[in-house]
Amino acid sequence: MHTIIVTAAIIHKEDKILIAQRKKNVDHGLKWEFPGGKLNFGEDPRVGLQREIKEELDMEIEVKDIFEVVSQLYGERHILLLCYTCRYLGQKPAARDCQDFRWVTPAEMNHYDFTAADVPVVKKLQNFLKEACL
Ligand SMILES: Nc1nc2c([nH]c(=O)n2[C@H]2C[C@H](O)[C@@H](COP(=O)(O)OP(=O)(O)OP(=O)(O)O)O2)c(=O)[nH]1
Repeated sequence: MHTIIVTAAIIHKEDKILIAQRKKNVDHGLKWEFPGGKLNFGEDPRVGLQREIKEELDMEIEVKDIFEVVSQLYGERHILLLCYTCRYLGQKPAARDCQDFRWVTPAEMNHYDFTAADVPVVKKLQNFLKEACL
């Protein structure tokens, strides 16, 4: 048993964030998530995240700061999810290795069925927005 390190991108365009739906026949099939994927052995997390976004959405991004780290047990699997804020560079995403994608506000995320690991990330994004509006 070992820990799988996964990177995920919080890519924002104005007040919206890009979320992706997992393909049907993979683990957590059809759940929504922040796009990204598993880190290769020895890979720098920011470089790995750029690689995953290119593979999944055919898009370039600039990876900025760590936003949240989530430790999640899925049965026998332990995932350490590194979520980074990312700068959108203007390219249109394409659903290369995902079922679908959407640009949504943090409030709209309540209407999507996210993976368990993403629930605290969604909450943190929503709280950020609330504080910014005060
Ligand atoms: N990318 C991503 N994965 C997440 C999130 N939340 C979450 O629980 N996961 C889990 C789902 C998977 O078990 C794992 C990521 O694996 P993956 O299958 O998407 O990674 P990958 O694209 O590198 O896959 P592959 O090369 O093995 O096909 O992390 C999230 O927000 N983004």
